[in-house]
Amino acid sequence: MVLGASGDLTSRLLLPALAELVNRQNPSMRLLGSARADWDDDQWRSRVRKAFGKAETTPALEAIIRTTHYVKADVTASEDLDRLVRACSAGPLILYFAVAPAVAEQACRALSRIALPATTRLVMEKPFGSDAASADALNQVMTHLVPEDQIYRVDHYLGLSTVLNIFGLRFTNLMLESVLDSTHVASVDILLDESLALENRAGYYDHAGALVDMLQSHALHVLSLLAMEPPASLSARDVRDSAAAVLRATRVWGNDPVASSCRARYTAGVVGDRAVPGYVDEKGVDPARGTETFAEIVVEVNTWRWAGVPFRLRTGKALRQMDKHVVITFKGPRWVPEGLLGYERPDRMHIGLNPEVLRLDFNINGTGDLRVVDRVHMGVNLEPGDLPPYGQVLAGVLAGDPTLSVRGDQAVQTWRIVEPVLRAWREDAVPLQDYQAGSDGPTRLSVD
Ligand SMILES: O=C1O[C@H](COP(=O)(O)O)[C@@H](O)[C@H](O)[C@H]1O
Repeated sequence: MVLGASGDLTSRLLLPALAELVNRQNPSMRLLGSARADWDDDQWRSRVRKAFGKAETTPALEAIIRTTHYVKADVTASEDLDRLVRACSAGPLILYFAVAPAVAEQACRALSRIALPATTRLVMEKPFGSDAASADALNQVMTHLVPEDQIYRVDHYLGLSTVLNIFGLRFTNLMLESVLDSTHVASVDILLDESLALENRAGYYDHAGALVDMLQSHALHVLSLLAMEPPASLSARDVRDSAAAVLRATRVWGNDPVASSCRARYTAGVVGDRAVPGYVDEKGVDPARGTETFAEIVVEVNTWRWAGVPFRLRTGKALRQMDKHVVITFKGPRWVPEGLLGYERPDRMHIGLNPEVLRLDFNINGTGDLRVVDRVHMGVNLEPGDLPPYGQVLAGVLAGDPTLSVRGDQAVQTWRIVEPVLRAWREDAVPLQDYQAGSDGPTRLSVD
């Protein structure tokens, strides 16, 4: 049951991903859509067909289109929700909240006044809450409805094949396992640069800003996988326990949100061959809000493994090029034979999230030269996953496996980590800088 069936998320991401999932795994399911729009079944079916558009037409997809129904409802009203739930057949009911966070929260409160089938699963999009206290309060409301392992707090990064790769990379290679710690690593950068600008999303983005949109959720998720201790197994409990432990140990570098954060906003410029207006001139933006389109924070992970290693999280819109990757920069060698020159550049590992590449930068001798080293790069292009990221996440929801979704305590911790920065920015303790669209953004923060 998609609540918010008439919205952008449903047609742009959810339904196309569902189509891929159905074509690959053919899960047994029935689809229902609900929203306030005054649609009938035919209108909904043609929306579904259009959204399924890119996927190959198969009998399984045709069956879904033929049997899907639309129910007009106000998802914040208990009577309407009761009617919706009754419209569903036996079997686990999955309520997917494809609505604005505030509406999802009201819907959960309304759900607490009706009887839900015991097997109901709730799927909630990011951002989950607006700070640690509201995320905690929402957790309480939701866990009164269903047990925690039937709640899926999702976003598409959780299903990105390149993000999933971090498990294999970290936990199946002795060569890496033994060097991913503060003895060997100088710094870790998680860089989520976007060339896209606002894309008509002011209604959401102007309230969220870059920090909440990308760092509080996606970047901290990537950090939790990079920094977690090896879980005993890939069970939902073990993986999420390890991720939660890392988040609990993470805080703004030096507990100083002013020195450890940077915010900026793009001005008019050219990205590739596109002229981009300044952020404040984009449709629907309220310049008085002072929303940032670029955010950078440095955090520390205070564990045995990582204490003292800066983790830099950065994202920005309308930058020169889209490049989302992790860089692990290693410390210098313990000893270099006297007379060997040019070794000063540190070894680096790039884990591409998008584009999908993995690259090692290291030093070897220049051709036929005993004394001078050269820089070489060893790389591999990674195959994109079979399923689009949302498809991967949906597969977990349909299978009843919450491993790839965020647990309630993790959601609270991610807010706790960014809250000091949000507070410092609200108080204007950190200046809002400008950067030109199409540039590389402001200069990087340096921390001691
Ligand atoms: O969740 C979001 O992610 C996209 C970036 O996704 P990606 O797969 O292209 O890395 C971002 O543009 C958007 O603002 C944000 O809400």
